[in-house]
Amino acid sequence: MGNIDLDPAFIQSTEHRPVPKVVEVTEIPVIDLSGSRDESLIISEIGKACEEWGFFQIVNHGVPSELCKEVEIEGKKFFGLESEEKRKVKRDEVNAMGYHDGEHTKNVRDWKEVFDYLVEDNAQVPSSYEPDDKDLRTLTNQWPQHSPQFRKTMEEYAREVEKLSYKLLGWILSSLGLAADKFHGCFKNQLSMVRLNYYPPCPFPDLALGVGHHKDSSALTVLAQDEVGGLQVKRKSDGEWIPVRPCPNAYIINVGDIVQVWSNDKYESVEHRVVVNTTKERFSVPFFFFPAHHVNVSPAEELVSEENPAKFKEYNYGKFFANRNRSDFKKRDVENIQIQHFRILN
Ligand SMILES: O=C(O)CCC(=O)C(=O)O
Ligand SMILES: [Fe+2]
Repeated sequence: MGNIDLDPAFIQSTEHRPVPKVVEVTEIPVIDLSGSRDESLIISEIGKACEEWGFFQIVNHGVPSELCKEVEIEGKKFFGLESEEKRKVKRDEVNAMGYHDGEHTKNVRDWKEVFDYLVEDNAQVPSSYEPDDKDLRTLTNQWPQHSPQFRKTMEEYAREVEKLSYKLLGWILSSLGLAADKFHGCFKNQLSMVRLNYYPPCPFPDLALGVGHHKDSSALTVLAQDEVGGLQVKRKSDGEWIPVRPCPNAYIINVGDIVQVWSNDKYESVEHRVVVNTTKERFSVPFFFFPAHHVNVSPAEELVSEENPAKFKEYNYGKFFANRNRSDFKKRDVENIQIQHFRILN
């Protein structure tokens, strides 16, 4: 990376390039989760934010800030290793976890390196996306050997952020009038994972993106970002790209595809992307709250009626996950990995 010529794999099509534009910037809502606040107020603020933005920030969330700092330090140390060292834990056909520097979003290469690990190691996934294939395979974490602290920190972090995710999901479901623990069981043997994202400075910030525009396939995502900035969210009211300003010790939460389906479209999984810059490296850590492979996702029956029929057909999350990680085509079939594929058209 960083050559004078940009590898065409990174070049966004004209319509997706970030253009500097003056828009009236509104901020995504910031919600204070302090235990002293009335829970029903928190629930109604979350509901409003999910409906209006699909995105919000949270403060006083209970994850220790020293632990978050430690994740950043250990993460940056890892990405600073020689390429050869990082490649020892490289993701491949067999192992979908670990280090990767060729991530693509919508067939365009992202200007970043990643390290992925599962919250529940050795999670089972379907071996293929073919509906009739019942075989399962095991996904196993790969840990770099340069420092024992790396694994310890990352595992501790995963447990904390998982706890927070259950709470957030409960509040989101309560805001829809559903039981807070309605989908709790879906996350036993979950496929949830933490991703460390490292975005090096980029000499071509007007042609390439750190992550191209996309929606998350999770139930929800809990994202930590450093002070550099670069995340942009597509504002629902007018489709403008709005920067999410870094806020110290806050998390950015977004509704993922699964909550969109469970809510029968009341809450939308909103598009977002990451722009890069010429001088600063950026570090971010999303936690994707993914259910277990056997979970079938469909709109909550309480939210479906004659006047408001189901907007989605049921889909199996494991097959969806396997399809996302298909290794039998270099360029991913974008259409296949969208929940739109399961939308009921009438
Ligand atoms: O780095 C970020 O701010 C967001 C990354 C992201 O959207 C993703 O990994 O899905
Ligand atoms: Fe994302």
